[in-house]
Amino acid sequence: MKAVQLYYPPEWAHCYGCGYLNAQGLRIETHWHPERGESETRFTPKPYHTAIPGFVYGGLLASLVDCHSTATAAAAKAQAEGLSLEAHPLRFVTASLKVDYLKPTPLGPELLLVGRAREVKGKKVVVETELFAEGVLTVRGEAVLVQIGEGFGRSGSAPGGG
Ligand SMILES: CCCCC/C=C\C/C=C\C/C=C\C/C=C\CCCC(=O)SCCNC(=O)CCNC(=O)[C@H](O)C(C)(C)COP(=O)(O)OP(=O)(O)OC[C@H]1O[C@@H](n2cnc3c(N)ncnc32)[C@H](O)[C@@H]1OP(=O)(O)O
Repeated sequence: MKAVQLYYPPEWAHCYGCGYLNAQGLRIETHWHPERGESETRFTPKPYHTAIPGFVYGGLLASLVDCHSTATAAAAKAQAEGLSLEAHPLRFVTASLKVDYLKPTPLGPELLLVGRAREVKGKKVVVETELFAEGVLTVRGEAVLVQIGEGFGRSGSAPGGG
């Protein structure tokens, strides 16, 4: 299954968190499961992604939730509208991001993020994300994502235009 991010056209693929063209970035890959209406991203932090020894830096966790949410929004919107991302590479930016750190997240294991759209309305999608380390829920996120118009970032047009 092709990751949602790999459908982004090159001009939208420089993001530090999820751009496949950012060699220094996290380059997360999000997979959409239409039958469950859920997205999944797996990411293993590096040893230098440290808060205190043994635990993951919260800013990194917020970045993972952020970019996982933008991809979830694109996939959920595509499904809601019956569109294929291949033909319609939707792209969302983050308007609002809330992150609850429920427990310290251990540094070492692979992390699993699971997302679902709570609301798909016009150009706005609200996404909830849960982040698990070894099956334990450690972070919960909620994000409001707004779709950018086609051509955005290509011609310098205004946010939301299109
Ligand atoms: C760096 C991105 C900058 C933003 C866009 C610029 C360029 C885009 C070009 C290419 C993008 C390519 C790749 C993107 C890369 C990375 C993505 C990863 C995630 C990020 O790293 S991204 C960076 C951080 N991000 C920003 O830098 C956003 C700055 N911001 C804005 O550019 C505008 O603010 C925008 C577009 C968000 C909305 O502007 P707008 O005019 O289109 O929106 P509008 O007012 O029509 O609202 C529509 C519905 O969203 C609701 N809504 C709006 N804002 C809300 C808020 N804060 N809280 C709760 N709800 C909110 C309204 O309530 C309404 O909902 P309802 O319909 O229900 O009333």
